[in-house]
Amino acid sequence: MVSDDVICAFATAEGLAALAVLRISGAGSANLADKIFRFGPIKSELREAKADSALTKRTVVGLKGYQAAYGHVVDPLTGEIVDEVVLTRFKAPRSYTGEEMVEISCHGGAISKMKLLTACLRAGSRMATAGEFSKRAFLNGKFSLIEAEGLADLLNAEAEEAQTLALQQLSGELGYKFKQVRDLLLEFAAKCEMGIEYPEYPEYDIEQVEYLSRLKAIKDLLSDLCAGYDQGRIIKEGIKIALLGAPNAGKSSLMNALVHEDKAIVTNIPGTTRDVLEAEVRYKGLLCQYCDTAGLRAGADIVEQEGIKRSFKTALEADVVLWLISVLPRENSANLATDSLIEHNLTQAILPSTDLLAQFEAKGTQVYFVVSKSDLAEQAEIKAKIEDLYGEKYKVLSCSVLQANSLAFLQAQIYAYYLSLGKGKSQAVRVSSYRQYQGLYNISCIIDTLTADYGETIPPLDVLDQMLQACIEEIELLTGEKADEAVLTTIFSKFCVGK
Ligand SMILES: Nc1nc2c(c(=O)[nH]1)N(C=O)[C@@H](CNc1ccc(C(=O)N[C@@H](CCC(=O)O)C(=O)O)cc1)CN2
Ligand SMILES: Nc1nc2c(ncn2[C@@H]2O[C@H](COP(=O)(O)OP(=O)(O)OP(=O)(O)O)[C@@H](O)[C@H]2O)c(=O)[nH]1
Ligand SMILES: [Mg+2]
Repeated sequence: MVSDDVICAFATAEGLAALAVLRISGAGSANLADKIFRFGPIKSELREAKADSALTKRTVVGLKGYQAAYGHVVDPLTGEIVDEVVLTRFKAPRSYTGEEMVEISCHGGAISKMKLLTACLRAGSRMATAGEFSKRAFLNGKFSLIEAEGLADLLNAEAEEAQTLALQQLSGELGYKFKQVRDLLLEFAAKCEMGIEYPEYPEYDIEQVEYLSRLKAIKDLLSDLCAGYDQGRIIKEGIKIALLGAPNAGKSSLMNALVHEDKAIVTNIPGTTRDVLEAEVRYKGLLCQYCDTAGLRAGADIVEQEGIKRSFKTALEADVVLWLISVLPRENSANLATDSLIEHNLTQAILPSTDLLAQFEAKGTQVYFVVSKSDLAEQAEIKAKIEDLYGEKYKVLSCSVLQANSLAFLQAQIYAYYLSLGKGKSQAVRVSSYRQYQGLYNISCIIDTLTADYGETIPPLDVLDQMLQACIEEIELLTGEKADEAVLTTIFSKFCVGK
């Protein structure tokens, strides 16, 4: 709901700073400011005598848009001088929110800030809720929902890449692509409706070639936008990497080593880890979220079985799976010769089933086989065997927690994978939220249903029109042209108070 009351909040952060900026927005902001703002320096007895009439006549309402003034804030209830400030006037619709606005920058101390806010509230304003300024800006058509999401990301960005992506989104590049999709749909729908309206005029018929090329143009744009989703999401949220493998394969040790933290318990007893443990590290700005999981094996007790269930669940939610394989330490199988030790391990090794690998592939999860503990002599041979088994299709890496360069190599592989996600795709524009992705996906599904039902032949025009209208509705929900209150609330609540 747009409420037209006057709202206020500090746009600057908590804590001590040189200055703090209070924002006031809504019709009547300037009148409200006039209740608390006195132009010019504090009048001394002497100067009061020869009252500066030019100063006393000035009002905030009388200021031009973007004009600033020096003065003091006086509490309307107590008459106390609150602070020495600079005030800026914005005239509707030329302001951030599109409403009449006033900004007051005061000294950054906690008491100054508190007193200024109090004065403002006493003059009749109310505190803004989180994101309320931006929500008003959106409702006044200052930016689309796509840009609003970009703005939220901009404020929350912790990595440089994330900030760059958000700024692009804010500048409207992504919004423009969405608009292109909408325009193509609208044009198509208009054409289709002409055909329905004037069936007797052959010039309004849609020909098959045109039908197919219009459909293709829309689908191409959609897939182009969706293709960038993974990288966009990863830049924002980080890349999720699951460590899987048999008990004792070295998963917990590897995670600890990669995140430089003694996070997970490591012992030589198989079945040490039972819960999924997460730890993060930044590599070249990319947030890597490692998930250590319970070792996979049959015949485990109930607790371990539950842990194993979670291992699979985690793997299926990950972007990258590191599947660890290692030869058991010699002390556990001291009676076996090296050759048979490897054979033994290979038959015992817990390897992903074909079905599981297919699921990873369908989800676009990148799987790496990692022969762990490569400092131990036996591992080179098992690496060769794993390469025989999987090397055609999957990368087989090796690592040892005792060898820093092998860990760096592993981390670099993950980073290279992340970079490869954006290759060959329109670099500038990327869908970055699940909401956007899902909306575009819904549109693709609607179009796919149509081609599934009618193949390459033109469907009855009313069916086509219905389908196009459904797509248009989806895209307008995305851009916010059809604002959905629940969606607005979720998006703007990600903002802080004062934004
Ligand atoms: N003091 C101050 N600095 C700030 C902001 C602010 O609100 N206040 N911003 C807050 O995010 C950012 C800048 N964003 C802004 C966006 C639009 C308008 C604005 O007045 N728009 C008018 C006029 C545009 C024009 O001249 O072309 C408009 O849209 O009509 C101002 C700031 C960062 N710096
Ligand atoms: N030599 C050597 N030993 C390692 C290496 N990584 C792990 N280990 C040892 O292997 C044993 C098992 O390591 P963990 O990290 O607990 O193995 P895990 O895969 O987490 O095992 P579970 O939690 O039981 O599934 C420990 O004794 C580690 O010290 C390595 O790179 N080199
Ligand atoms: Mg473990």
